[in-house]
Amino acid sequence: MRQKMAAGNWKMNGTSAALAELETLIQGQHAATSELLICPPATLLSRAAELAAVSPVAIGGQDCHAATSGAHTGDLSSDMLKDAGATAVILGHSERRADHSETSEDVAAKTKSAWSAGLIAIVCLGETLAERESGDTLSVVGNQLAASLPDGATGQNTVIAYEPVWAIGTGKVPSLAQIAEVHDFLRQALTTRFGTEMADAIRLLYGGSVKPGNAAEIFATSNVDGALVGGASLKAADFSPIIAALDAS
Ligand SMILES: O=C[C@H](O)COP(=O)(O)O
Repeated sequence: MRQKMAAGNWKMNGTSAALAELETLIQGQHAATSELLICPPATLLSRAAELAAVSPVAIGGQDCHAATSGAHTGDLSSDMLKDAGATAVILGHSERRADHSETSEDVAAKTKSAWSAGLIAIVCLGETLAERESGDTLSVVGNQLAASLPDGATGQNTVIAYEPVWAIGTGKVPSLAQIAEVHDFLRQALTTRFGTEMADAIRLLYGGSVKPGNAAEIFATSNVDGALVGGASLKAADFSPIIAALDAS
């Protein structure tokens, strides 16, 4: 049985004042049954981890370098994230793939680094609107999955997040049938590669304009084990009802 997961990606949002939202979130989540994760900007990681210690909320990074250390100005290694209190890291987000030209091969190398540091790798996949409209969604996400995920993935070290690029921050959400089609396809692809037992242990999150008003129906969709939430994770008042919907699903 896969534990549900609600992950919040704050992206490049939040200075010290935003930690008050994390405190509010933590105070309301002592009975949560889902696994909860907040990925703040790196500048807040240590303080967020201190606030969230001995709470149901874990803290994660938004990216890491593939190397352990070295001359990579501005980058962070997986060991540094772990040292700052992270237990997970988002990798291969479409914004990183677009803004930093990250390839799936880069993502695979980062994933190995995350695993070696003992972090859960949340590996993101998703098609653009043009790819959706040309009927290429399944081949695109299938290729991304194959190339971004190294051998050695388990339910303990890996979470997959399906995030259609056109649904991120737009208020547009795929139909439930479209979400189910991709999630069922991903589960099957994992089964073919890793076998039924391992594939059944790896959680599949949906991401892209998840809000309190649509969370319950998304969480009732086939093979959706939770969500990777952007904008609605910035305010405890928005994220808390999403968590409640997940707990109830
Ligand atoms: O990582 C989160 C996703 O990009 C979703 O962002 P969003 O909920 O603001 O659409």
